[in-house]
Amino acid sequence: MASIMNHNNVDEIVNNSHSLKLDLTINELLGQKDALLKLEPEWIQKFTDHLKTKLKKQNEFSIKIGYFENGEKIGLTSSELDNCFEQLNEIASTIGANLIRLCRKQVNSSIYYADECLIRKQSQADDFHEIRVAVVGNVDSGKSTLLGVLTHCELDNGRGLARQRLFRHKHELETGRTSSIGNDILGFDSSGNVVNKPSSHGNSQQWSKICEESSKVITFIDLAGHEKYLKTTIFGMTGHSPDYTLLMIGANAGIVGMTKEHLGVTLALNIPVFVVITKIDMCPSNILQNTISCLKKVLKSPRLCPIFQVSNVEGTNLNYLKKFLNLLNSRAPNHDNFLAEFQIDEVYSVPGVGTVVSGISLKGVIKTNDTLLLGPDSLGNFLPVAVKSIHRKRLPVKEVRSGQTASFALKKIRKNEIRKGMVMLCPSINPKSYWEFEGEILVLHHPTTISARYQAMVHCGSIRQTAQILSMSQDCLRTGDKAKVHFRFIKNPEYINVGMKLIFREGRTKAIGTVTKLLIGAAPRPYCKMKRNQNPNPN
Ligand SMILES: Nc1nc2c(ncn2[C@@H]2O[C@H](COP(=O)(O)OP(=O)(O)OP(=O)(O)O)[C@@H](O)[C@H]2O)c(=O)[nH]1
Repeated sequence: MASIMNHNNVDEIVNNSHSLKLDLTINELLGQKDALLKLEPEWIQKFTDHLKTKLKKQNEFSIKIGYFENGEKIGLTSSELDNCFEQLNEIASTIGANLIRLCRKQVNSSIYYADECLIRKQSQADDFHEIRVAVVGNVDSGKSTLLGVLTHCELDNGRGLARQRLFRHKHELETGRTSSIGNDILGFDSSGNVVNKPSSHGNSQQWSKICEESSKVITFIDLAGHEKYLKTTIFGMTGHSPDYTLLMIGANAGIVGMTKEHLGVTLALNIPVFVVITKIDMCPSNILQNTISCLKKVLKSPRLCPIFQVSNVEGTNLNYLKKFLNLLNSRAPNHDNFLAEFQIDEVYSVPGVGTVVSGISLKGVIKTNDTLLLGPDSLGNFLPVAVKSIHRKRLPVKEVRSGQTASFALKKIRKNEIRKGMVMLCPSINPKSYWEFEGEILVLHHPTTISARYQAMVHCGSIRQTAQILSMSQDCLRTGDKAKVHFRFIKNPEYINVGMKLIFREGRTKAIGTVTKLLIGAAPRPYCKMKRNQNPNPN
């Protein structure tokens, strides 16, 4: 069931957040009313020890103050609760954490109250918790505008003022249309306050400063809404590993154009989604209600999906959206103890610095001066490269850990030797590259039938390459069919792993699936330009 979050529904936000799993031991301590009213040194010591242990494992978690086990006298008076909150916050600050009040509840219309709070670790100046949110939705739904409003802290004028700060290309400024993948960041400090400040000089608000002051940084991956940029949008969803998708819908326009397409890709990749309906200031209420009921029909999944209704012009409900964003947590598992694996999604040549690659660290910890294997090249080989320096969101750092995005300046390598989809790996991995693999796929849409020799674009992590179907577990595939398919890349061998999700797409044809088998020993052959439907492997 989809749930609507547009009013004072902080409870729902709190109850549905990924980060908010209550710790039983701490909850037990906080369930002793007499102890809470008179905090004794022994109790404080126990509480501090539990906090320390818990904060070693995670950056934040929730606690409840005023919910007591015996149920006799639930809650504290407002002043008792204030006093208790202050003291617990002081205790948290002695071990480098902050207490953030999420909501205060009145108990049974009595004089008693209870608080739901978050304990968040303060981070070091060069460290912060990173969450990636892909922003999708039809053209003109207000994606760039909302991001401009959130990250630059100034409302829009309804005529494209806020989005001006985000556009990257001259043609985007002229047409008002996003064409490439853009990033913007929203920082929250350890007390849950927004770190970003209004800036008169557009996009130049310093990322490094925001990161330095933040405990949590939300990176918005702003993706194009127009159909002709769908390839780039899918690359953003597969290659940039978003933790969540923000699906934007214009209240007046409703579920139109690419909305369902974007939602389909999100669900195919198993990325949790939340919805923001914009432009409620200019939408008659019957149309808004119609948009919401259509949305509920489309979202008929058993998963809970928060829906916010906002105005970027009047600022309505943006505070709830910010509160929600502040509670999001990364979904990436901690793989710091594995051998390093870094996936490249962009390559630059920076004057005075040299070749720079950006992407996401999937496993391990990478430090400056580490030597990694870069590849595969067109022959499937991996070459050693040394990391000269590392940036996270333009902030110089000494290391990058699993789940984090980063840019590396590399020593002695030219830009044209690197392509998107390559990886940098710890040399002990002894990596192999593959021309062929087997995948299990489900055809979401195809106008006729897919048969062997069909070619389409495979998106898999940051890999984006045409592949041909060599054989399938059935003769032909129609919309809705599932099959085991043997694929072959047509241009380069790639570094792939079993279990990786893939999207196979050409025009309106779309299939999703998973890599199930890497086919070792398939002889790599030089890339020769093939006509469509010409079988490169007649055997
Ligand atoms: N009245 C009103 N106008 C809005 C609101 N949000 C966005 N707009 C306007 O809607 C227009 C389109 O917004 P954009 O942010 O460019 O839309 P987009 O989804 O990023 O479009 P693409 O980049 O082409 O995918 C702009 O003129 C905004 O000023 C809102 O909440 N209320």
